[in-house]
Amino acid sequence: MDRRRLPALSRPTWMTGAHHGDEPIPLAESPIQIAPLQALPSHAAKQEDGANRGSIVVRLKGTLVHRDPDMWAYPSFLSDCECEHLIRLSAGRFLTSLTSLGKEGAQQQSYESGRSVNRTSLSARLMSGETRTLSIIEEKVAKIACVPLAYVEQLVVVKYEPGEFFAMHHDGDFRPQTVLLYLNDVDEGGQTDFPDLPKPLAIKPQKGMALVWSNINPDGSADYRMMHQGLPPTSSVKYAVNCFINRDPIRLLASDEQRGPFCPFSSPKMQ
Ligand SMILES: O=C(O)CCC(=O)C(=O)O
Ligand SMILES: [Fe+2]
Repeated sequence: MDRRRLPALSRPTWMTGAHHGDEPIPLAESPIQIAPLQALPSHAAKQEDGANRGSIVVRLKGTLVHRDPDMWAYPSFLSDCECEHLIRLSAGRFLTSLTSLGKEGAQQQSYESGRSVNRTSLSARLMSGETRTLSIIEEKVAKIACVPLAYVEQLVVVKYEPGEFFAMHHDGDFRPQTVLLYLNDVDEGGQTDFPDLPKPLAIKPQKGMALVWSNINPDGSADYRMMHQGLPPTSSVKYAVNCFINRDPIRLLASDEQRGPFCPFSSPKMQ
């Protein structure tokens, strides 16, 4: 089987009603299966019986924070341990954030990136499945975006010192969805600001929270109502993680250097 022949994604599947506003999302029917685990995230539980015995069940409570275009917030998506793990993993690996200059149809490993005056933050790109904890987080990201793991780009940790920012931009029509994770509370400033929404929103970073939105219209064109900016934190550092959902099954096309030991997609030559 040619593993690259997963379909290109168009509209996010959750826009068809897979999510429920104030209801916990029922993930028990398709639990995240990574075992054995030494430590479970606080919101995860081991399935004790039934066909999926031993696998991890994660139940996440999402809230609709904006309707049409829909945006969801999951306040306890990451445990404190997971947030701290991601901050530790990214330490010493930050580079000046680049802005994607990708054209229509471009993929993560081929589009050009460039330095930009619109962005003064730092970024650290993680390998897919670099650690077991990261691998669980990536599975959870795929679950809340309702896509197979193959479409989740390498996660990128972004760090803003006080005064640093990422000016107004769109994440790209080649990324049908964005999942943004916040790794710490920020005292003042640092909001993710969506001024062009019908009901403009500025989301205050909250440790462990995930925000999910679609970047495209039903016809696949960019939905410019989703333009946003990372405002500068005033007095403390801000850490967030970009989890972009690519139009293509980007993980199947990735090189060995982009995949860590816990990435479930082995390279063809290792099969
Ligand atoms: O830091 C934020 O709040 C937003 C970051 C962002 O939009 C991005 O990196 O694409
Ligand atoms: Fe963005």
